[in-house]
Amino acid sequence: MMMRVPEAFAAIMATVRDFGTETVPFEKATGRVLRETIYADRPFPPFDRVMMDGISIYYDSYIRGQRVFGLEDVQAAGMPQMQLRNLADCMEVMTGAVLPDLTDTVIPYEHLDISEHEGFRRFTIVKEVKKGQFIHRAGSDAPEGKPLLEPGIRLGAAEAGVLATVGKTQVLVSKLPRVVLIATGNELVPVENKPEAHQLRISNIYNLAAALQGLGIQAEMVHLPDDIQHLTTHLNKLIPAADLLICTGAVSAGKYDHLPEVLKKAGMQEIFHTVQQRPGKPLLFGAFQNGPVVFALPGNPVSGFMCYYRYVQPWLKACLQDAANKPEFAVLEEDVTFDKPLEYYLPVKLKCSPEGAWLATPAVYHGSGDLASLLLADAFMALPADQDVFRKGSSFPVWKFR
Ligand SMILES: Nc1nc2c(c(=O)[nH]1)N[C@H]1C(S)=C(S)[C@@H](COP(=O)(O)OP(=O)(O)OC[C@H]3O[C@@H](n4cnc5c(N)ncnc54)[C@H](O)[C@@H]3O)O[C@H]1N2
Ligand code: MOO
Ligand SMILES: [Mg+2]
Repeated sequence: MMMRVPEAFAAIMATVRDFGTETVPFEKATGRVLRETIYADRPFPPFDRVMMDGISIYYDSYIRGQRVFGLEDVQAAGMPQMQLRNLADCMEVMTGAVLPDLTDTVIPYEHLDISEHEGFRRFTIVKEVKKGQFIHRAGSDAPEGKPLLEPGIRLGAAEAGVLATVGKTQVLVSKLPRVVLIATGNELVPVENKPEAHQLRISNIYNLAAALQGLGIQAEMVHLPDDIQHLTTHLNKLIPAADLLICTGAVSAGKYDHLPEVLKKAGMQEIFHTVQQRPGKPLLFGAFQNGPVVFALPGNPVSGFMCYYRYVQPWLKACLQDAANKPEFAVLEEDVTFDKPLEYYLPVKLKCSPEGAWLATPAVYHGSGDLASLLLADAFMALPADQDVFRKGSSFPVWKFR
């Protein structure tokens, strides 16, 4: 059944499922989707923290006119809090130290003249001082118990530091699905082979495997010939061991495009076959009862790649409960005409304008067989089916692949 893009997408999203959760060591959690709330276990920072190397004083002494301070002791980072005994003295303090008790103002070395008097160091203030300066107050960034990370966040570098600082050594994340990538085609040879004149190296499943790695997924990769018997035998083995099957090729009108028939015979319920779009029109989508969901992507390399970013990745992100799962928008930089009643996925190069908007220039592109054109593009821009002329300056959704 031929579908329009919005209905095809809705039908895909209706099959979203939860693969569950698992607990992993936080160092291994980068790139995974968080499934619990992470709270501040202590105030951020946990104590009044000295922000500059220098001295700390009791401000009232300064306001009464005192400018020269004798040294009482040194408070370094890692030392329990000390106390100033004589309010007319100062403590030498280091960045990261606890602010000594009975001091309330920090003066960096750069604002001091340092001299020696009878074997004792003395500090003379040479710059105006404000009460409370250079103190990072306890709890000023976050109070104890504040939720810092919410479920649905994909854990990155910034999150790794926060997990470490709150002592969250084990984190609950979305479990990853078992994904099998299947390349079909008698013309395909392994990448390490030298192809004959009529052959080519398998490429589609490698760009898809790399894209899946961006979600933390390591897919199993298989190459099958265009032969009903082989396809049937292998698929029957792969289906029970997968949550998601992504096939490429053999879904169009060719004599050797056996995949739709083989998948249906194996028990897949077809949800749709063909979408009103270019590229990617022959896309087949289905599901096995109590078994994997199947995206059978068209074989032309740009078609499969585009369908991955337009359909497969949003489906996977929704399954993983990734909160960041919406296309962005960009402004078209040139007039584009496309007069077929199909949604057109235009490969575009993106750049950011000085005003901070994404600008999209159509990439040089020779059609959906032009694998190398992807090197010149950053995203697919979706130009709707019910329009023929797309004007420079108009904004459309973009599915980014960089
Ligand atoms: N009579 C019609 N012919 C075609 C139609 C149509 O509607 N009517 N649709 C065209 C469109 S659109 C596409 S896209 C392709 C889709 O074809 P298939 O999904 O059946 O894919 P194949 O026939 O197996 O291969 C197409 C093309 O892609 C190359 N390919 C396939 N897999 C790989 C791979 N893993 N790595 C590299 N290259 C791959 C393959 O060699 C072919 O050149 O059909 C049109 N035809
Ligand atoms: O999906 Mo096909 O790529 O329109 O060429
Ligand atoms: Mg074909």
